[in-house]
Amino acid sequence: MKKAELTGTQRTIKILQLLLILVPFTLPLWASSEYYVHSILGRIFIYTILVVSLDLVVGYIGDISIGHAGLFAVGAYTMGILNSTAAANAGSTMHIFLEWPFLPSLIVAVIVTGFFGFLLGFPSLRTSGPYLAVTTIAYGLIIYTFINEQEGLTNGTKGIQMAPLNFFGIGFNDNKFIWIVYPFLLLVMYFKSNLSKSFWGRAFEAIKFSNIAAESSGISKVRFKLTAFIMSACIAGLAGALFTHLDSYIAPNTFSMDFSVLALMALIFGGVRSTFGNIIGMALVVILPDLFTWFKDYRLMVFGILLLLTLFFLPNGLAGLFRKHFPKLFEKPKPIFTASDRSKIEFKMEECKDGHTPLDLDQVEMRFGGLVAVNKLSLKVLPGTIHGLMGPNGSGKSTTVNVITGLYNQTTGVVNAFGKSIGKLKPHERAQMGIARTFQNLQLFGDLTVLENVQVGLHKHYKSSFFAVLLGLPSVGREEKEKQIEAYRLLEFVGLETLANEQAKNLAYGQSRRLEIARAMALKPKLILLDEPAAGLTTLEINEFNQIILKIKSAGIAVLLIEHHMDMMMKISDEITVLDFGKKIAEGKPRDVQANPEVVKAYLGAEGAINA
Ligand SMILES: Nc1ncnc2c1ncn2[C@@H]1O[C@H](COP(=O)(O)OP(=O)(O)OP(=O)(O)O)[C@@H](O)[C@H]1O
Repeated sequence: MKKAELTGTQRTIKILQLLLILVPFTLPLWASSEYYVHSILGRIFIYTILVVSLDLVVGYIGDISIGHAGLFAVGAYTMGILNSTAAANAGSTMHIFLEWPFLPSLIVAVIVTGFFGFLLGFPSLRTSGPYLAVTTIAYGLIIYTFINEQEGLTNGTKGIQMAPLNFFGIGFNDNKFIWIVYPFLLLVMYFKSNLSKSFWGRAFEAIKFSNIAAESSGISKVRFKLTAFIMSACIAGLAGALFTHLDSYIAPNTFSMDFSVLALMALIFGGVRSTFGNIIGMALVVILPDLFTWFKDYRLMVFGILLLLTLFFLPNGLAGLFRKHFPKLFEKPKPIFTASDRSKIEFKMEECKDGHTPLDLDQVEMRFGGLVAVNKLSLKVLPGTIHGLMGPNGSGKSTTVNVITGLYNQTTGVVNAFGKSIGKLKPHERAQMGIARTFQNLQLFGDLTVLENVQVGLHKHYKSSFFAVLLGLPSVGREEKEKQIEAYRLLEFVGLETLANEQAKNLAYGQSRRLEIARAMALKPKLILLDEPAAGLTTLEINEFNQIILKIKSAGIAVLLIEHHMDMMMKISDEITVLDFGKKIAEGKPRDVQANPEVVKAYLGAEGAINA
């Protein structure tokens, strides 16, 4: 697969970007102002690392954290306790001075903060929105109070004085501090960029858009959310640890809630999920009070006003504004697939050949309080067949799908898939064993492209390790290209290949429905549950859908099809089960079911009849 050739302008932009990246390395050699280089630029770099860490949680996972000042403090104080010296803190109330060297202290500070991030991640599994935001505030306050009160460990309000930073006899407390901080900022940005372009980044975004759809694509919400929080905390801890040597002094008042709010404002002001936004947002937050000294006392108020204006007029922050006016600067290369690329990779389905029944429900009951939504339902779906599930509105069809996929746990009865009872498995585990689904109410990942949506479905087939992804190893790039082609082949399967690079939110309704099928097929399922895939489609589109579903069947996959369109059901189903008030009232071949008086009664009243 080849990438789009860079135009002359794009090449010039790349060279300028590279030069710009290199400039800060030269500053300690020629810049004379210690205030602007060491103090201001050093601060911007360190705080930007913190904003990058916040972006992982807010921009990618979609959770709000107002507790990151707490994580920053954990990094700073771990560094302070491990790295500071008794001599630098003569007369303080601190008891413990380990006097470790800089680098081991930094590594331990990162690890310790990662552990705190793990603890902060737990509430995010249960709550979201304002409740989670309040939880993170409480978390920040607990840490703030702890460092304030634990005088023996932290020297309380008087703070910790750091010994000068020296390597091989060279001091780094002047402009040379940039040589310590800047490489870490670049490293963190490199990691974040690699992660965001990979299946990990897509998994984060999938969780943000729809937990349910992400889990149904085999993505574990618990694993990915906790990883995002741990990683975010490690980066915040790194920023905190570096911060201790910026002014060679730390005290609790730096880590108050104001600081969390400022970091969040910088992130939103600059624009989430944008390296440029992270830098520019934090740079303005640091520089503005300095340019306008009168502004210092009012900074939270002014930033508050700026934030409101940003939310109203620039929902994607300054980065969004720049992206709109200078698209060439931000353009990502779009994958282009040549015929020869496509011919190299085939998308192979995994047939259900082990002799087990793909789906076997045994006396399954699902109650919601007093309401029996599914009543003692037994049903089998065989390999390479289409099993229709019909019933009037509210008869329990979607609930059945939700029970099979693990979104609901059945009250009684047994759900077997491929010869195993799966009642205790989580939704993503069921997806990983080959049960795919589509949704009655579309659950696409709107900001991702059509191709990326299908790549989310391919998630479980990625083999690269987390660290290989972070480091951007060549094998990761090769795997990504392979998967892009597999996703493209699936788009060909549903007739959406020409829209591969379009954002999913821009698709027409019928196209979105097809994309859901392509994403579900990307799991290489042995059983696929289609919940009203033809709802809202035209007759022509329904006929095209029939062909797609028949092709899925001919690949040996078991299909459970829920539909209200009788024509479609009668034409393509091998077997049909009819529900009414959660209870099975008929089962058999389409013609027999159609003529069944109970079915006729359930649908149209005793006098009616169902027209095929
Ligand atoms: N999470 C829930 N909590 C309480 N009741 C629920 C829940 N989910 C479904 N129900 C109820 O269970 C019954 C069956 O709903 P379900 O959505 O499964 O029906 P359906 O056959 O899929 O209907 P439709 O064709 O309109 O989609 C309905 O009475 C519904 O209100």
